[in-house]
Amino acid sequence: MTYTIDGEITFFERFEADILSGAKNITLRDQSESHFKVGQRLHVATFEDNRWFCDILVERVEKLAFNHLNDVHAQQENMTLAELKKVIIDIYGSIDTLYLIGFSVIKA
Ligand SMILES: CC(=O)Nc1ccn([C@@H]2O[C@H](CO)[C@@H](O)[C@H]2O)c(=O)n1
Repeated sequence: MTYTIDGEITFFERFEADILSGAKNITLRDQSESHFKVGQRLHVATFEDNRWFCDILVERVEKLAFNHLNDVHAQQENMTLAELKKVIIDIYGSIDTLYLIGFSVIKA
């Protein structure tokens, strides 16, 4: 089965296993990565060395206030809510507006 790749996204390597197992099926990004659209198929590589590890299908794109993060989001990240908030602050600093990108792995 062939398909068109519509773009690219990177993840920190430490999330690779959770993405490949399906334990992590959302990511939360800032405005600079708010352009993804439902139905796009993306090439996924590690941030550290730009190594391809899967293709994903974008299933959800939603604007989400940091203050509205909840346990459902954390579960979809395979973390506790406290862990998730810390990860986001470590990456982005203080941030009000996030973009939730929900996905499924279509090739690995
Ligand atoms: C590599 C890069 O450019 N940027 C990011 C930004 C975010 N994330 C992950 O999204 C969730 C919430 O932010 C958490 O699981 C993060 O670790 C990531 O893996 N890589």
